[in-house]
Amino acid sequence: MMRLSSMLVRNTKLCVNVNQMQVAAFSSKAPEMIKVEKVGQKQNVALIKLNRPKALNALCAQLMTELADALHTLDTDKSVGAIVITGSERAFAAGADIKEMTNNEFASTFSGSFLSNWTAVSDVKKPVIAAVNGFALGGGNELAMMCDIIYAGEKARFGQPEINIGTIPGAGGTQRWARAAGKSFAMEVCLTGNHVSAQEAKEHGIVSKIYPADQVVGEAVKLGEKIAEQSPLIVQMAKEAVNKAYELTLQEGLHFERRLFHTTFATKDRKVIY
Ligand SMILES: C=C(C)C(=O)SCCNC(=O)CCNC(=O)[C@H](O)C(C)(C)COP(=O)(O)OP(=O)(O)OC[C@H]1O[C@@H](n2cnc3c(N)ncnc32)[C@H](O)[C@@H]1OP(=O)(O)O
Repeated sequence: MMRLSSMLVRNTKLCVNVNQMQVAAFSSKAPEMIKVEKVGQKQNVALIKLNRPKALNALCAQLMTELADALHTLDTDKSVGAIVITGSERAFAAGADIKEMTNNEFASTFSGSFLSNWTAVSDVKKPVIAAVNGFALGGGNELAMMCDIIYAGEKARFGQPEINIGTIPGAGGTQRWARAAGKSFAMEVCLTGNHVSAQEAKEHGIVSKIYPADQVVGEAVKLGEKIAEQSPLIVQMAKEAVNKAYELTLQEGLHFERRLFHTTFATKDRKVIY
């Protein structure tokens, strides 16, 4: 099936109508809805700031295309050891762009595989840390959960409010909540649309640490710096091994881990002596 991203025409700012679905096509060279910079003492952490403040960083096609392009570029940039994604203090992201979805119909959504291009975020091989302040709702919450680690500000609000607009999570919400927080809490989140506080999200394993709002990004960058000090090859293996815990049976996962562990002995990185 043709992916949404492959339908995008690069280096143009035209909006085109494909199978009744509004698809925006934008330049990958000059992002307008995200800001990307290299930060940290060694400039080895990439900081991506979602930057669509008037719409609370709603994840429209342009923003997601720019984000996917940036992640792809950073994933192959050897000077970058970790990536931090953040929003503003008011909103990490308030979800997929509801206005853009207004005229979507079943046929175009289904045949165009709406939202399938969002997997670009979880395809990144380097560690990705979400630094979440404010609203992380719907697709915004799903975007955070696609990242490897979530640091949250004290007033962060997570949730899947899709039920309030007559739909369900479409970018992993039902699956990732259930795997992280268990069936009961996942059901509550997805069936009510209730917001979840940072503290609750931490209790349920979604968030690893909570900081005052103005410290979250700095702490996430420090974490990125610490990871970036490690061997990139071994970090990639460790990330892949942990992610397999979501895909495989315990026996398969243990076998996969053991084999990757054996593989580390074939690397120069393993020969570091302390
Ligand atoms: C993957 C899927 C299917 C999805 O993600 S579906 C979308 C799931 N997300 C949601 O349902 C959240 C929708 N947003 C809200 O509930 C409220 O905006 C919040 C987040 C609670 C914030 O409320 P408030 O602080 O009162 O701010 P509010 O005035 O509503 O929003 C500010 C602006 O952002 C816009 N906005 C907020 N969320 C948006 C979204 N998901 N899509 C498009 N625009 C959005 C909103 O329309 C408003 O724009 P304008 O001033 O032009 O009217």
